[in-house]
Amino acid sequence: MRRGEFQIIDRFFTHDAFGEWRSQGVGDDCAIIDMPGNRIAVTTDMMAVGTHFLPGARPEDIGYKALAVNLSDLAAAGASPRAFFLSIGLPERDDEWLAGFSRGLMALAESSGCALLGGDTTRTAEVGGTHAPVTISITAMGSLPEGKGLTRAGAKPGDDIWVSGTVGDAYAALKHRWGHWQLMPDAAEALFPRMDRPTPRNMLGSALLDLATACADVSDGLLADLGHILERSGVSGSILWEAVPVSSALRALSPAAQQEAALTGGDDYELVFTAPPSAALRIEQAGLLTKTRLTRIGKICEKVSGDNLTVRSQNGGIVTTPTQGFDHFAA
Ligand SMILES: Nc1ncnc2c1ncn2[C@@H]1O[C@H](COP(=O)(O)OP(=O)(O)O)[C@@H](O)[C@H]1O
Ligand SMILES: Cc1ncc(C[n+]2csc(CCOP(=O)(O)OP(=O)(O)O)c2C)c(N)n1
Ligand SMILES: [Mg+2]
Repeated sequence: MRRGEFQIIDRFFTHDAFGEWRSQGVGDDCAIIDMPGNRIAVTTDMMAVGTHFLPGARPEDIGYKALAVNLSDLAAAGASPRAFFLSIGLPERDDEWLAGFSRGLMALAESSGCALLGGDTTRTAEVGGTHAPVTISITAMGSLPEGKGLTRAGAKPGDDIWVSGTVGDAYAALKHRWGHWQLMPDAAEALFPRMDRPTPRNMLGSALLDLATACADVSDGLLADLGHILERSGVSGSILWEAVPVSSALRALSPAAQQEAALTGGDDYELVFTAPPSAALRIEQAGLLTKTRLTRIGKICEKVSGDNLTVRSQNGGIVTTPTQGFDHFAA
């Protein structure tokens, strides 16, 4: 029987083959993959307990969300999830934690047809009496049809701005857990899964391949990620605050808190995208087909100097927020 590091890999990170991309199995220096299809999209995201997950988070949720945020990046490219690599640094061996992590991870892997084809498992050292927290890096790969793929560039003046689902829920849940905001028990219960188990919008992303001109997933916040689209597309844009879809649980908060959460909170893993008005009907159909709420929230215009994104209110005013969104190294 293998011991130590390799026992962890055998027990928690080796699974029967599934999905369309197959390798020779975990155990060699490289995964060698025979891939049908023409293009691949690749993304990587690193996550640490304390930064991306509360220290008391359930290992099942950590495993699920670690993969979900990567699948969300693939969704933003319109790519279908196929394979991923998992690198994990652990301060100590805790089989109960690992079993929960692996269950949550593999539940989403299997339901999305995204196979774990390799990775790396290390112990994080203790330096000066402190251990680095559990740190996870996932690299995910997806397939795209020949010549296709969504990017943040491509938004054109006259395009509509759309967003999927509702935004701000995960942030409100986090603020409640931090004790900064007080949600009613029912509202809190409704919002926790939005923070712990976000739904990557891969079916929607694929359906948008022939419809959207630019797309991003909302990880840092609606304004920040829409801002990336505007910057990479060389355009400006404006959105109407009252059009931004927020859940009924969020509506119980003050208008300022709703704005902070929905516009700048992040952790939503919804898609924000642009498309010409001529595509609107087909986009609505894509929403129905993929059972995803889609809302038109604004318009793209020619690039203006100064702030390139304006949030207007029905009363004619301009909505301002303290930040545009989450920034790991905000001053
Ligand atoms: N350390 C790095 N080395 C190379 N590229 C990076 C690094 N960090 C971020 N990037 C790239 O910078 C861009 C912006 O990163 P990020 O905002 O994290 O994207 P996302 O929200 O899709 O994860 C992405 O294209 C990402 O691949
Ligand atoms: C303990 C804890 N603090 C803060 C957050 C909120 N949060 C952490 S990272 C992040 C933004 C997205 O993470 P990032 O690493 O920037 O992902 P990327 O944009 O690269 O996909 C948010 C909103 C959280 N989920 N948990
Ligand atoms: Mg990133």
